[in-house]
Amino acid sequence: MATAATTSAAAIPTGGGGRRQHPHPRRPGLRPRRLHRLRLPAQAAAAAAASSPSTSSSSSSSTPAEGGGRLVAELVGAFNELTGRMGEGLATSSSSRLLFRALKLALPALRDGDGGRALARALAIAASLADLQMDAEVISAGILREALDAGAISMRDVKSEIGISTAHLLHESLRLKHAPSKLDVLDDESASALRKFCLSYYDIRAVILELALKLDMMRHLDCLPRYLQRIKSLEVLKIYAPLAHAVGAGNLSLELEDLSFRYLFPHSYDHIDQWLRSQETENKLLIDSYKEQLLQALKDDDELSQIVQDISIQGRYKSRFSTMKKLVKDGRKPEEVNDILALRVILEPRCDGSSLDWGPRACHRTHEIIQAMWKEVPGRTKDYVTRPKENGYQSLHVAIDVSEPGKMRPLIEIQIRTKEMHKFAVGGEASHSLYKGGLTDPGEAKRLKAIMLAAAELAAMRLRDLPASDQGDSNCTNRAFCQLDKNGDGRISIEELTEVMEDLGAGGKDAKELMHLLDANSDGSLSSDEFEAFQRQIELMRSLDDKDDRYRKILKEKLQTIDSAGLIQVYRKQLGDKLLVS
Ligand SMILES: Nc1nc2c(ncn2[C@@H]2O[C@H](COP(=O)(O)OP(=O)(O)OP(=O)(O)O)[C@@H](O)[C@H]2O)c(=O)[nH]1
Ligand SMILES: Nc1ncnc2c1ncn2[C@@H]1O[C@H](COP(=O)(O)OP(=O)(O)OP(=O)(O)O)[C@@H](O)[C@H]1O
Ligand SMILES: [Ca+2]
Ligand SMILES: [Ca+2]
Repeated sequence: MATAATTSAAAIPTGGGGRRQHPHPRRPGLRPRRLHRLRLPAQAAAAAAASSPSTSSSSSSSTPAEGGGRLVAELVGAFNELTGRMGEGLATSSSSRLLFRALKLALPALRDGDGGRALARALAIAASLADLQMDAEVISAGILREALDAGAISMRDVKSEIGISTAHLLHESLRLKHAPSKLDVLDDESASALRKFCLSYYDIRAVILELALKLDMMRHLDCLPRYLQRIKSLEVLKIYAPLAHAVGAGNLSLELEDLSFRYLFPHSYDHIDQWLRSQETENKLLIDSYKEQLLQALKDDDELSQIVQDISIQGRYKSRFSTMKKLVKDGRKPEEVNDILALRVILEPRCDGSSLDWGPRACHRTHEIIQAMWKEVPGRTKDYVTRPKENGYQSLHVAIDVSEPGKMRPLIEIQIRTKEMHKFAVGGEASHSLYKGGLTDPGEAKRLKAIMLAAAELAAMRLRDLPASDQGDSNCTNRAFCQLDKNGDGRISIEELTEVMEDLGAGGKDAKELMHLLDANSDGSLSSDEFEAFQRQIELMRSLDDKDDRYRKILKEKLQTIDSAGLIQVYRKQLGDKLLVS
């Protein structure tokens, strides 16, 4: 029995975490207005966005205001990003409080770790978990795990400051960390046994936390020695990527597979990578364009509109690892991998119950519309709607040829199915995790799903907003503001600001300076408008950073392409020759 299902109501965190509450009346009186005030929040936010180790928090070159502003801006920026990524239902006010506390504990503990990279990594892990729609307990454990590993915080801190549920998840994930070392040889059989063991004996949410940690590790594998890169990659490929598949984290699994493929078989990876990359931009545009055209045509069709109430289309470009597996499976040539470009139409029949075969009719009508629009490839159509596969899988598959005279293109695979059929293909006995994720027993997949749902429900119960909540922020429109406005009077007082800055390791003087910078009307406290102006600056600085990151990646790729085309070598050689001559 997985521990997730046994997590009891006794584990419900009591909230507050022993935080101090200051009684603080609003400060009367106006202070003299200063020049430059409106420019200064940008300085604080800019300092906050600067994540390089050299500009790290308490660097002696930064003014107290920059240092203090940086701390709060870092906290608010990270908090906004995480709550923004969480699903609407998940970002309750109890969740917000939990995340805010976790960030306040992690930020000072991690800021200087690993040359300044530790904090960025903890936040990236938390972001992956938020993207996977994990709840605030799992995300807070993701934020704190790095600090715990580094010894910057203790389990006791987590229990008292954050809550018992987050501590339990961290405890489980630490146990899981050592699971692969139980195996002497990582062959298929023992890897499969270990995966089953993980899914049966550990909290399933801790397994997902571990997967996010593995993804982060794989994204930074370059800094490890070669032999460790290989060991880690093998572990990920055999254990964690299939585990990710089994728990339904498909995209995470694809990225884990591709990264381990790259380190385990660098030459094969390069080969496939170059081939897929050379057509990637063009092909992705092609998928988008065909997706749009098809959606429009389906929506415009009167016959289809009468039987379906909703149509959606997903597009996908095949991953490196999945392509490689297809090539080696039966020795086919790259041009014979027929699902590099793929679309999936999901139809929701109208539910007036008058005709049970509306689902199949909708699929077949969609097929006819596709046949009228594009060239169907003979012999590649499979109608698993009329004749389901033995495992119950239903879907209608066609391939279309979109080549033009003088321009060869890969085929596009189109899968057509109803919402019901899709649910079965994703989570039922024909599930993708059974099809690809290394689980072989349908009962096991069902049990796994039930455990995950039970764990999610328990967490949702712990994190739900109580109607009679005395915290006063359940109707909060600006979540970050409400975390700082502890007494809920609609203003952030100097005492409230001081408290959060002290938690972050800055002093009262920094809080005064920051208040001075942000308090535009000089009434001694921050209104939500004043705070929002600060948040806008933070967002602006963060987006500049993101852009810089994107440009750097593009430039690096371009330079690499030039390099592999030999241009740089030619240039170097010519330069070298010239230098020799002179
Ligand atoms: N979830 C799920 N998906 C399936 C199953 N069978 C097929 N699919 C999906 O359908 C796609 C195409 O399957 P088929 O039409 O049977 O074609 P195939 O012979 O496997 O095609 P190629 O490998 O491209 O030659 C697969 O790549 C999967 O995406 C199944 O049992 N479960
Ligand atoms: N035609 C399609 N349209 C949209 N998504 C698809 C399509 N086919 C597969 N996918 C999805 O793409 C993801 C990656 O699948 P992947 O390409 O690795 O395998 P596959 O195509 O399902 O199987 P195989 O490699 O055996 O053909 C999965 O989530 C899968 O459901
Ligand atoms: Ca207040
Ligand atoms: Ca003010």
